[in-house]
Amino acid sequence: MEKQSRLLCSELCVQRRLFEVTLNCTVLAWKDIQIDKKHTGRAIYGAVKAGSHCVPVCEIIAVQEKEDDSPCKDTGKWQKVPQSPADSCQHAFTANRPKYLLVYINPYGGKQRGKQIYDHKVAPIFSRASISTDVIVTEHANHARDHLKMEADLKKYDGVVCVGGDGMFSEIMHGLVSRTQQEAGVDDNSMEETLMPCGLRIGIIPAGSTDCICYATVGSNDPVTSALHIVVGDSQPMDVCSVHNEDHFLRYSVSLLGYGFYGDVLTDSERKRWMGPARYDISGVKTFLSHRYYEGTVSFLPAEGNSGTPRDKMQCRSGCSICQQTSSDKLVSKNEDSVSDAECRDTWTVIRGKFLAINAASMSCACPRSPKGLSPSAHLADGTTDLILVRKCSRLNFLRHLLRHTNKDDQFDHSFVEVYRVKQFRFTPRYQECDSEVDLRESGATGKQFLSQICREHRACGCMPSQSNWNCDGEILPHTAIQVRVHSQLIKLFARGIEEQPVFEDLYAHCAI
Ligand SMILES: Nc1ncnc2c1ncn2[C@@H]1O[C@H](COP(=O)(O)OP(=O)(O)OP(=O)(O)O)[C@@H](O)[C@H]1O
Ligand SMILES: CCCCCCCCCCCCC/C=C/[C@@H](O)[C@H](CO)NC(=O)CCCCC
Ligand SMILES: [Ca+2]
Repeated sequence: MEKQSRLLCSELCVQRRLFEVTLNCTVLAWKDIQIDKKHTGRAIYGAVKAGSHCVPVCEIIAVQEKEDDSPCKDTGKWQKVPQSPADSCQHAFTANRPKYLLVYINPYGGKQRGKQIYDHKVAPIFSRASISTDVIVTEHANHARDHLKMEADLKKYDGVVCVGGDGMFSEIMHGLVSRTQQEAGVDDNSMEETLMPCGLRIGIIPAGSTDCICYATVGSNDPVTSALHIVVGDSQPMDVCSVHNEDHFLRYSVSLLGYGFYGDVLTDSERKRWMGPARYDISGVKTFLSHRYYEGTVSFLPAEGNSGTPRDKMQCRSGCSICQQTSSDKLVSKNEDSVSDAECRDTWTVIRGKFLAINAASMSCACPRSPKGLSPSAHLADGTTDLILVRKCSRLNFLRHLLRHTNKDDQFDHSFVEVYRVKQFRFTPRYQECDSEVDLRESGATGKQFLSQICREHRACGCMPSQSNWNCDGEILPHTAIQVRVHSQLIKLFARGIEEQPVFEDLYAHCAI
C-alpha cells in the first residue's frame, strides 16, 4: 500500500454481475467484466468507459469492514491489511476531515425547508461518515451570530455548518470573525488593523432564496453535494471585506456590496419577504422601471501584481493559480512591510459621477439567476474585489446590461460600464460632500428634517439628491458613506471551488485501469 503503483485487486460479485476491483493509494476502481468483454466502448456519464468506474480514495465517505475475510490464495488479491498500514492509509485521507460539527439551521430561510433538508438529506450522510454534531435550530434573527460570538465552546468543534441562505451564512461568518478578533485582541473598529484569520471552516447547506455564496464556491446549490464537501474535509479560503463608516465598523461582506440598483432592489424586497424567493423578481422589475440615479464620488486603490483583471477570461476554478499565488504572497509579506504601510504608498484613483449602480463583487456572485455572476472573472481568494460602476444611461441600455448577466455576452462591454479590480474603496454620496452637511449635523437636525433641508439646498444647484442604501450580502447598511477594505483569505469554507466537468480522456488517464 505504500507505493501508488502497487495495486490490490479482486473480483466482486454484485447482483450477479462480476466486477474487477482495484485499489492503490489514490484510486479505487471497478469494471464490469462482462460488459468489458463485449467491447461496447460506449461512454456513460461518470464512467471511464462502459461498465468502468473509479473514485479517488480521498473522496470515499466511509469504509465498512466485512465480517467474512475469506483467505485469498492468489497474491495480489484482497488480503487483510495489517492494522498499522491500514491506519496510516486511512489517516492520510481522513486527516482534514471534521469529526465534530456545530450546525445552525434557519427554519425560515428560502422556502422554509431548512430543517427538512438537513434531517432527510444531510444528517444521514454525516452519520454514515461518523461525524458527531450539535444542532441548533435558530429561534430568531441573529441567534446563530450571537451564540457563536459569545457562547459556543468552539474548542470542541472542527467546523461550523449553516443550513439556510446567504443571510444565514452572513450571521455565521460575522459570529466567527468577530469571536476570532475578540480573542486575538483585534479592534475591528479600526480599518488599519490586520484581522486574524478564522481557524474553523464553515460549511454551507443551501436552503435560502439566492444561495449565491454556496453556488459560487461549489458550482451548484445542491445540499447533498455540499454535505459531501464537508464530510471529505475540503477547504476553500475566501476573501472578506470589512465595511466602515469613519471609525465605526459596520459589517463584513463576501459577495456583493451594491449601491443604487441592488440596494434599491433589496430595500423594496425586504417589505415583500412573505413572497419568498419571488420577491427579488418583483422588486427587480419595479426598481428597474423607477430608473433612479445617484451622484457621488468613488475612490479606490487598484490591485497590483499578478491578480489578473475583471475582463480577462481567467475564471476562478478549483485549485485556481491566482488564488494560490495570493496564499504564497501572503506568507512572504508577513516578513516584509505591513499591508497598511504598503498601501499608504499607493495612489488612490478618484471618480466622480452619476451612477445607476455601484457594485463591488468580491467573488463572481454566480447564482441560479445569473449563472456566470456579476463579475464572472472575480476570484474567491485573491485579496481583491471587482468594483463595477454603471453610469447613468438610458433604460434600454441598462436593460441590455442587466440581461447580459443571464447570458454569455460580456456585461462590461458597454460605454457606460467601467470595472476595476481593487483592494480598498470608498464612496461618498454627493449630498454628503456639500459643506451644508456639517452645518446640518451640528444643528442636530433629525433624519426627515435633514433630508428636506438637503433638498432645499440642492434645488439651488439643480441636482436631484437621490439616496440609496448599500446592499451588503443581502443586508441593508445604515450608512451611505462607506470605506471598504478586502482582507485576503480571512475565512475558509468546506468547499473546493467550482470544478470543470472533466473530459473523458482526463478521467481515463487519472484512473489508469
Ligand atoms: N429563527 C429565525 N427567525 C427569523 N429569522 C431568522 C431566523 N434564523 C435566521 N433568521 C434570519 O433570516 C434571514 C434570512 O435567512 P436566509 O439567509 O437563511 O434565507 P433567505 O433570505 O431566504 O435566503 P438568501 O439570503 O439566500 O436570499 C437571515 O438574515 C437570518 O438572520
Ligand atoms: C429587469 C431584469 C433584471 C435581470 C437581472 C438579472 C441580474 C441578476 C444578478 C444577480 C446577482 C446576485 C448577487 C447576489 C447577492 C447576494 O449577496 C444577496 C444575498 O442573497 N442577494 C441579493 O441581494 C438579491 C439580489 C437579487 C437581484 C435580482
Ligand atoms: Ca476576491
